[in-house]
Amino acid sequence: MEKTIAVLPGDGIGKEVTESALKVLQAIGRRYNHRYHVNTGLIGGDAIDQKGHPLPQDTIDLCENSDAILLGAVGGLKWDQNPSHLRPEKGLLAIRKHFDLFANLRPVKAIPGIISASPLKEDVVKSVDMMIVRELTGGLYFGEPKRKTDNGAVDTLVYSREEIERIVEKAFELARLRRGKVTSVDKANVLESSKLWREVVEQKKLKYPDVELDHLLVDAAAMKLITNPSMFDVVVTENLFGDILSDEASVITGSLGMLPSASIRADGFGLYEPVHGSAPDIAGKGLANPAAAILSVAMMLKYSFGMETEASSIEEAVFSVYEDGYCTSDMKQDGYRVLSTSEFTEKVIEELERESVSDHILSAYV
Ligand SMILES: NC(=O)c1ccc[n+]([C@@H]2O[C@H](COP(=O)([O-])OP(=O)(O)OC[C@H]3O[C@@H](n4cnc5c(N)ncnc54)[C@H](O)[C@@H]3O)[C@@H](O)[C@H]2O)c1
Ligand SMILES: CC(C)[C@H](C(=O)O)[C@@H](O)C(=O)O
Ligand SMILES: [Mg+2]
Repeated sequence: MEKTIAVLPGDGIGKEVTESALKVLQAIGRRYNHRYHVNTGLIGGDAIDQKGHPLPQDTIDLCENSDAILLGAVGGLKWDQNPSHLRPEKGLLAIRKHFDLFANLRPVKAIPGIISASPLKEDVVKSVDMMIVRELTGGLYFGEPKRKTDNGAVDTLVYSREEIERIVEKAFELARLRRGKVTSVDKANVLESSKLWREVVEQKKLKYPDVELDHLLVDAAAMKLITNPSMFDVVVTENLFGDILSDEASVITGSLGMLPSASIRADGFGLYEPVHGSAPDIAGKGLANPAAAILSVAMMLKYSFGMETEASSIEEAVFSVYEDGYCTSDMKQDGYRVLSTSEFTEKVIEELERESVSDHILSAYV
């Protein structure tokens, strides 16, 4: 199969982890005889510096002409004092909105080979396997009015019924393919938008009698994520709650550097990126954990290209590296050897090549 991918490395460790992700993508291409054509574009701080805009038109064109988008991360101290429209993060919000990428899937799984990296007890985290479904193109991020003056500031939390319906439907559909449970997270004891959210969830539930549903207020959900994370299967929530809860949930794995994500449009077109940011504190030092970016490639193969076997190969290869006793410094544990970003990536590729050799041996016998 041939696919064209728009690659937007962005800023800070975004560049480093994207390089890793692309090496793994090419290794998968070699193993399964696919051709992945990669076209690189600017987004975020670099785009502001070089083109005067966080999401230049030629980057949009590049993405329009691709089968999927792979993104690193944006942001950095250099641009933190810029006016709102010239902030790197604006580029990220704009690309999500432009492509109508309303469904943000953020899987959180305990990593069997390195459970001890979590600061939580092994018994609490060992069977965690949840999918956070975050609404990505509405809510406080985009609502108008939005402005700041010297004496005050306003952000607007607005949702239409339709916007809620489509994300909730996505969550119920995903639950059917998983363990059949949806937890909807809101703040319906205070917010009008959450009252509508809960009403829509209850209405949608009628279409999915086979799916179990519960509701949690976001403050309690934040607590349960740490005390009883294995109670969750699919978690569906609005934009800002999903942003916060997913960083919190990364603690279950041991590091924010472990969480991949997919941001998907109704027709399946998607943007894939790690949940983490540009990490200015470790950028340029070879310390970044590339697992989230590599696993984002796996999500791209699965959700945009239907390449489930290839996606599983990547996931297995990453997990095997931990089982073999290697990790990056964010996951540092007694008994594990700490590798740099590029060394870790090479180990993942070695695993993929090893799996490939055993496939050949196996097929010689079948
Ligand atoms: N999707 C994105 O592009 C995205 C997401 C979050 C934050 N940001 C931006 O990134 C910049 C930094 O934000 P922040 O520091 O709050 O969040 P961050 O996610 O960049 O980093 C938070 C902490 O996690 C660590 N970390 C993150 N990813 C890691 C990885 N792969 N390996 C090892 N450690 C990792 C960092 O070193 C840091 O200590 C800001 O400009 C912010 O707006 C961008
Ligand atoms: C950088 C920022 C705009 C972004 C968000 O809040 O959505 C990030 O935190 C994320 O989780 O992707
Ligand atoms: Mg975030």
